[in-house]
Amino acid sequence: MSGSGFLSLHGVHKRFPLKDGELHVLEDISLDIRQGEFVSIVGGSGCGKSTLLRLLVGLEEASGGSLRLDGTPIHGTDPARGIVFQDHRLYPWLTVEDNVLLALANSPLDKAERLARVHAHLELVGLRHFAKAWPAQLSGGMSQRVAIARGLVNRPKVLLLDEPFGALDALTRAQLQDELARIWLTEGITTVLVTHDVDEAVLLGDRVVVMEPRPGRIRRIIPVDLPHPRRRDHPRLAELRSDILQDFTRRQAVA
Ligand SMILES: Nc1ncnc2c1ncn2[C@@H]1O[C@H](COP(=O)(O)OP(=O)(O)OP(=O)(O)O)[C@@H](O)[C@H]1O
Repeated sequence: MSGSGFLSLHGVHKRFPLKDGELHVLEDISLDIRQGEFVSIVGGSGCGKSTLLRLLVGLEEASGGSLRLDGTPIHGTDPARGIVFQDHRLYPWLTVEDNVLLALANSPLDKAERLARVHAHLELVGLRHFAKAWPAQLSGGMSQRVAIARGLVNRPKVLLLDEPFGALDALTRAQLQDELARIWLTEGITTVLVTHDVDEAVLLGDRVVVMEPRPGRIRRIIPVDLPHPRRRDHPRLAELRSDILQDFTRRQAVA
């Protein structure tokens, strides 16, 4: 496959060893994510969403199957895959600028180019004037913006987001969702978002992957057939949301 940012998962399994056997967390996950696509992953607690993302980041190795980026097997972390977690993980003893700069530690760019890159990405997330601020001076939403800048500063082919707005209040969360949609449209980067929030999943995703637990599998993949940027109050989003939530409710009733 040519191109840049094409993710391909084929027959992926993940088991964790236990004292008396093993925990089968992911079973037979196959999914192609095209270059520039935005895919949301939702599912109940424990169905393996974060594990799947950790496999894509390269923080865990699959027990079976293959994960590839542009045809190259994924093993270990790589600047081609940027990650943003729920907790911003900023170093409190470094300024905003230095926190983002740290992500370029292995970059071939010289110092001036690195700084220019950092400032461009702080601008992208609306924090141009906060380069010299300390993390303690930032709100939760601002800290997550820095984390997004840090996730993008290496110009990765893929951006992986694990509940990035999960700890934010509803208003900040909505603002950051709009920001993420804008950044994704500007950068055209392949994006995978793990979220508990079905509204967020349908608002942002080109497709929503619905997972089910024990072991974690793909239950359904739902295309969101609306152009971007989207209106939050679009009736089609409400329909899709209700369809996905009914699916969860039905499953819980039979579990
Ligand atoms: N390193 C590990 N060792 C053993 N078990 C693990 C490990 N990491 C995850 N698990 C188990 O794998 C299962 C799936 O966890 P995971 O965090 O991927 O689910 P999730 O769908 O992201 O859940 P949540 O929505 O609650 O964050 C859970 O039962 C978890 O306890």
